[in-house]
Amino acid sequence: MVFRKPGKWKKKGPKPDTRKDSDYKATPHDNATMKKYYQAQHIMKDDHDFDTFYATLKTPLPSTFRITGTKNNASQIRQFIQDHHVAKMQNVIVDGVKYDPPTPVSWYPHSLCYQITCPRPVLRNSPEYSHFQKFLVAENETGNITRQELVSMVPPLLMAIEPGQRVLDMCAAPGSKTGQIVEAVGGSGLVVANDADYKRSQLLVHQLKRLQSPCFMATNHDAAHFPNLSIMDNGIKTPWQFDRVLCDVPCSGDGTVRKNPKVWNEWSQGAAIGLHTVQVQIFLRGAQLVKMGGRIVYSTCSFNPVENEAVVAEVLRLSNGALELKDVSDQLPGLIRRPGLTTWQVMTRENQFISSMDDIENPRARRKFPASVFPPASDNDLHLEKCLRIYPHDQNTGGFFVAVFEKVKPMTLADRLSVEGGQAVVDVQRAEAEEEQLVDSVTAAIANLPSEEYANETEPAQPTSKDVYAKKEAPFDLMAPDNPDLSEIKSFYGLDDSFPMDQFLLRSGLDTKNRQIYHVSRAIQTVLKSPDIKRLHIVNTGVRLFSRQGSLASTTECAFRISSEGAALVQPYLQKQQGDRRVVSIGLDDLKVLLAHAFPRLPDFTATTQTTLTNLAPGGILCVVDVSQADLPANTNMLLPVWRGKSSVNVLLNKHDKKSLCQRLFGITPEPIPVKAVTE
Ligand SMILES: C[S@@+](CC[C@H](N)C(=O)[O-])C[C@H]1O[C@@H](n2cnc3c(N)ncnc32)[C@H](O)[C@@H]1O
Repeated sequence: MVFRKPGKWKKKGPKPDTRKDSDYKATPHDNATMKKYYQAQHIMKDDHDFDTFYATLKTPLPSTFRITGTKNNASQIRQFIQDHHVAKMQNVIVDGVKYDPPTPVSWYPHSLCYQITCPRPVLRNSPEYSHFQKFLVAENETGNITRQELVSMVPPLLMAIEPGQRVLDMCAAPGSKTGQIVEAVGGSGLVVANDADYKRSQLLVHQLKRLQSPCFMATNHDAAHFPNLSIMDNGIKTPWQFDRVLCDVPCSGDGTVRKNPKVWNEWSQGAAIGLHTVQVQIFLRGAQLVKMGGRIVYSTCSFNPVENEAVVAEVLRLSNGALELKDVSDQLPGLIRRPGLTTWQVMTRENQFISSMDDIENPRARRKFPASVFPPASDNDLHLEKCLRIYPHDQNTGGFFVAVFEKVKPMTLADRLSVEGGQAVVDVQRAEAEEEQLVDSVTAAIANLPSEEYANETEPAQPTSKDVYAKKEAPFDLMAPDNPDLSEIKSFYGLDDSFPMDQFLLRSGLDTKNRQIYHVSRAIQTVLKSPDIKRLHIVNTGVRLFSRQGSLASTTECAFRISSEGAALVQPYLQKQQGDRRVVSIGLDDLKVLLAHAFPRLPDFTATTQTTLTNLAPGGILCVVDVSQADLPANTNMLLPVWRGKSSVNVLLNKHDKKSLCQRLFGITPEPIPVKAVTE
């Protein structure tokens, strides 16, 4: 296992699920208008099917998690779960009832996803399950597993992402799907995760930190107006486009009712009507930004055709043949999906069914009603049945809608340039004006923006101008490759010549004493070098690799230490030159000293490690820990940054992470650091 810096979600990030079963029961589980609306849509085969569907909505959702990481690592973790947990959970009986162990989800690739159907109180009251819960929390923190709602895993899987691809996630917060995308593109790809809500985009950054990817960038734009950029591709100015785009748009969210019972009280048709226009605009902009031949996936967690098939039909119409709705019935075999609707009923906010705009008598109300929510007169060309509807009662999940598209004809200037080839001298402004015109024309064509009342009902709230790029971030400026800090680091740590000196960011002034240096992938570097970079509102990018502690400058040749989140990225460059001079291999005995002792000194370590450490000048080192003997789910070496001081040797983990690792591996709590030692 490569040790990653455990997240601190308990303190700052998304809160753990603290809902009690009693909270769930307290909410009335019915909504007559919602029931009437969906009965009228004929979304089910017959009355019995509808009754099962509706009854399932009233039951709590099972929890699910997926195993992350590289395939090798992931299969080791899966085996560990099977051997150390599932095998011991075959006979869990609580209050006379037998409960199933966690089971792999049949349709999830390589069985790397598990579903837990046993109810919450059992999780607490069964020793086997509570042991397993602790394991899940620890592995979630290290990034080895991710808790995520099962149906939410479907859109990224249907994007069919290949390693190295460039992907735009248009409405990304809190980032569950972005995590899957980052894993799928691997080290050579690019993932831009955008959200219009600044606070939510911070949440996304926090979530993604666990994955420590230098290929990740978070941005803060209204997705409908995501900016055009040109980037230099082999010396040629080229419009920035993506191989894959995900539009997981804001929606009314009634598909989440099993985990979010508030929906029962809050459901109204106004929410869906109010979101339709923004959904069309975001999807259309996403379609513009995908490359020719690229794939775009549109998804919502709503059952409502107004937010689903009506949006798809409108964008297919506006894209004028450029997009093709794909039949993905051969993907994810085993996942039960039902075809998209080809016709549906439209209901007003006053709960009246209408068949055309003419049925709205009040001219003011008519102006505010989006005409494109009505079903197409004929579906012959659209083939809306190729969309996927995922229903809770088919496989004990939440509800989801997904539609997959390919760009088959040019839609924008960028597309035409890519098709026509030649020396592309792009007039970004012209391209943007043309594209904006189409996105803005959506409001004109619909001729009726959602009323303020409708907009106020939507959940999550539509961003205001204040949300979009509310804060000014420290700059994301690339460092010059001959920056003296980088040269100092390279020479002290003995980094080889492949160390990418031109892929670093310094987000503070050069003369700040405590400087942090961040690493970005080649693809992100290309974006940061774009002549139009000022148009992009970046919230976060780069993995912190080195931190300088000014107070140590007089005690060492190099005051930069390797950060725990960057250890795995630095390691390949440390190994190849100068006899691994800042790398020390240690075993579990030495690791225990590092973690449990308040102030480890050289004589505390094993004889071999003592000798190695004695021969090293003070400064940062990277410890490679052989954890094959530890009771861990994956036995790849663990990497830990360490500071070799004049007389002591300290692991560079914060107090919380050090304690959690020490308890996990050795079942003990680290000694508190004596005040005297801190002063020394
Ligand atoms: C359904 S959630 C996305 C969930 C996310 N894809 C995930 O898997 O974790 C919709 C997101 O869209 C954001 N949003 C709303 N309006 C937006 C807009 N105009 N542009 C971009 N993001 C928007 C919301 O802040 C919210 O985070």
